Amino acid sequence: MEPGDCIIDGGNEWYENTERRMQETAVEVTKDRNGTDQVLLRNPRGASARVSLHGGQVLSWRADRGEELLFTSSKAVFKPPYAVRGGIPICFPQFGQRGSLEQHGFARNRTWIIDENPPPLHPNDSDGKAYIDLLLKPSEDDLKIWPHSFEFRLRVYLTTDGNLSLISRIRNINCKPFSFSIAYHTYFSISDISEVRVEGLETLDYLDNLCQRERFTEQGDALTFESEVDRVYLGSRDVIAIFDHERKRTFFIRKEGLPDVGVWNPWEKKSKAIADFGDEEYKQMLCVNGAAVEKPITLKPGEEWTGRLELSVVPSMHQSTPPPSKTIDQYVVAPCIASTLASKLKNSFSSIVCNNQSVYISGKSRALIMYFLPRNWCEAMLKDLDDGHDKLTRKMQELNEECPTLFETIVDERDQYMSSTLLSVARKHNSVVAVVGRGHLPGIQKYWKQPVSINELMTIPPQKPALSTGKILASPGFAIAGVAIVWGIYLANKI
Ligand SMILES: O=P(O)(O)OC[C@H]1O[C@H](O)[C@H](O)[C@@H](O)[C@@H]1O
Repeated sequence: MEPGDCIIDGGNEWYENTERRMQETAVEVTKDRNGTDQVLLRNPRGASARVSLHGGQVLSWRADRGEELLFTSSKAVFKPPYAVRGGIPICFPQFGQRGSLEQHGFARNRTWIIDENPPPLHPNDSDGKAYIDLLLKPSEDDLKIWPHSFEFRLRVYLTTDGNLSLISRIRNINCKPFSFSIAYHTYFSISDISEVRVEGLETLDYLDNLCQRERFTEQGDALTFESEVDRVYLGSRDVIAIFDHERKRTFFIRKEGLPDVGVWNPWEKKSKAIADFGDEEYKQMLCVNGAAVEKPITLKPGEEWTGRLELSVVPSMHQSTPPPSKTIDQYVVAPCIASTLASKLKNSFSSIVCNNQSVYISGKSRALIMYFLPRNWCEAMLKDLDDGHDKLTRKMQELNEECPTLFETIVDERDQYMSSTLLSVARKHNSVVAVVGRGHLPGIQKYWKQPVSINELMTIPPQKPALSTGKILASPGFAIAGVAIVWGIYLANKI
């Protein structure tokens, strides 16, 4: 093969392997250098997260391409009892110094245990196998400084999309009420603090820790950074975005039960005063913390509170707000976002990355099809098809007429599968950007309005003797179907 050639592998085998690999490697418990247990979560696409039982602190979150998304200081001290400078320390039952306890409460400095038998959560809170349930209960010493019996259950969960989700359940197992504050003190890794803006906090009131928690109102613009910031924004909406212009990626923070948002960057002078933080590292981090701070949460005896935080990352799009949801009329395709979109939509698509291109194949095939398209040949055919969608549609119709079984297998069934899975993704998320081969658009649009029997679709029927794999490979329609799929790559390259 030559650089630029494509391999496309469409078949049921891919799904079975994915499932098996996911079960085998999703959760692994290891020890760090100090002998502290840590849990590695992996999803089949290569995303991972690492959680230490010290503090229940997430120390790493990597997207499928392996890039680290959380900041950890080069001067971080990985030695209990102190929390590591980076990742996601959990501030509980106090935030900052708003109370009699040590700064940010004790939870981040305690050893958590793995909760082998947690009370069930909603099925949406674990769509794959890559999750771990942790538990913190107060020790005798904790009860002396904070006399409230509680169970703090934390599920850390890496979704099949590679998003990092933290679900906290705090239960009062005492006989009198108590109140607490909580914050997921998330250190995001950024290119440069001067290249970043935060959206979703405009016009909100905030308490400024740099001015004795005086209350101010944020102006209409997105937040940018030119000096030290230490604030708690009050009553924010449930989605906040951090745009990193230089690295061309955007973090989305989705939260439930966490009305406030802490924003912290120590800037130059304060950085020098923090022992476990590099002098210049303030440039590469920004803390944006889903939190409940201003109005502490009160639990009566036996009551439980649940808070959720979900972090996702996408390559930056030009618009600041995600496109409107639950529609397939709009498609956004850009080369830089192709592979990450594959990971965002991986429930709906299998993706194979070849020569830095992502190819999306979905649904079942009646036969395993693997073929190679030499670059010149591919380019010539694409050129031939380049004069418009109509010609592609005509070719697809020809394929349908000449080889209906092949058309059904590699076009129609995939259209049904993509339409149905995209629809289910669209029901769960505010916005969905789908990248699909152009040849699949009419079919997806057709099935969008029709019920698709997904179980039937996923059952492998007996192979039809009329069209063997050999015949498929020899068929004139084969090349056309190949081009229809490669067309998706071509479009992604062109735009
Ligand atoms: O150094 P730490 O205890 O981890 O706290 C780090 C920072 O956390 C929060 O963002 C507080 O608002 C800041 O005032 C504090 O400096």
